[in-house]
Amino acid sequence: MIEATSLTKRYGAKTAVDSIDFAVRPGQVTGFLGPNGAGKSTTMRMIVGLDRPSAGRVLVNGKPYAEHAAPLREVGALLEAKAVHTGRSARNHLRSIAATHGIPRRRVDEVIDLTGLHSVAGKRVGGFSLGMGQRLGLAAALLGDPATLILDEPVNGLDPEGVLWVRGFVRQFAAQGRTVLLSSHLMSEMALTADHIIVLGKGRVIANATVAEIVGSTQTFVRVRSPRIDEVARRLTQPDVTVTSVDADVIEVRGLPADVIGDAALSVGVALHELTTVQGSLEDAYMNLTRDEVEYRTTVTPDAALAEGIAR
Ligand SMILES: Nc1ncnc2c1ncn2[C@@H]1O[C@H](COP(=O)(O)OP(=O)(O)OP(=O)(O)O)[C@@H](O)[C@H]1O
Repeated sequence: MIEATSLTKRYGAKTAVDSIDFAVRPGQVTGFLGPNGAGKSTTMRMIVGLDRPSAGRVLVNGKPYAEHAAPLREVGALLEAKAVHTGRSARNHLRSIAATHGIPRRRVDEVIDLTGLHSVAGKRVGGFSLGMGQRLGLAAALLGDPATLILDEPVNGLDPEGVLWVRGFVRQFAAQGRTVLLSSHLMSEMALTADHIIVLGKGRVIANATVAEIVGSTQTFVRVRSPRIDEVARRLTQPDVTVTSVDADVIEVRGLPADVIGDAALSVGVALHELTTVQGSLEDAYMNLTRDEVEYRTTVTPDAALAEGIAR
């Protein structure tokens, strides 16, 4: 369990984290989302005592991280995506961490097995691929058999097999009643991995809800395709219904269910070639939530940039 109360971090005049309150509960995977610069990494660093709050506090299993007698046994963290550049083997790297934290040697072999590193455990860490480096970081985070796991962008740079593996791993970890806080910019992956989502924007919490609630907040629409789409669109025009033309023969309808649209088309004798109810995705919901929260925004759309390039 992680509990933040009025948690604040200022760097000079910049408020990176602005008096936020949230709880990360055991038994589920909590996703931590937000645009670049929203304050996710700063918050994670404060949770594990790498940064001191300017005000407020954050507790892990009831105490500030630094006050735990054996913090590695409370929280495992993977905060840097970079591989560890060392001439040591993976096994020796993990053994050295274990030795300085009073963790028995046999636990090193357990985490090597858990993270699928056995075939490379004797190899030099400096030569590891990004994916192997991520697994090694996770192995180090698991050394103390912690009840809480904090992972900053754990699937960054991983191949599809690695992404799938991390997803399965954290879901299983949470299913054991443990706590997982995970950040990622990959919305489709987050939708599959997380149960609960906290969204930060410019240092504040802008959403804190289950994935189902967040996705459910996006509007469902119906995609309709017909060779006589204009006649269908005219038939549907009424207050509280929005009809958007997206192609010569396609409209998107908000405010009416698919069966009513199908009946309306039949009533004017028009054949439909497609009638699809489209549920908004986590990505749609996220884009809506963070529209006004992005710190670094590109003002030129890819299409406009491309057109300009062609014109030159
Ligand atoms: N050591 C620091 N000194 C000054 N400003 C900092 C420092 N660390 C972070 N910041 C600023 O605080 C804000 C929050 O940064 P943070 O790295 O926590 O965001 P983030 O949500 O993790 O972003 P990203 O998705 O890019 O990793 C940013 O504006 C950043 O520039």
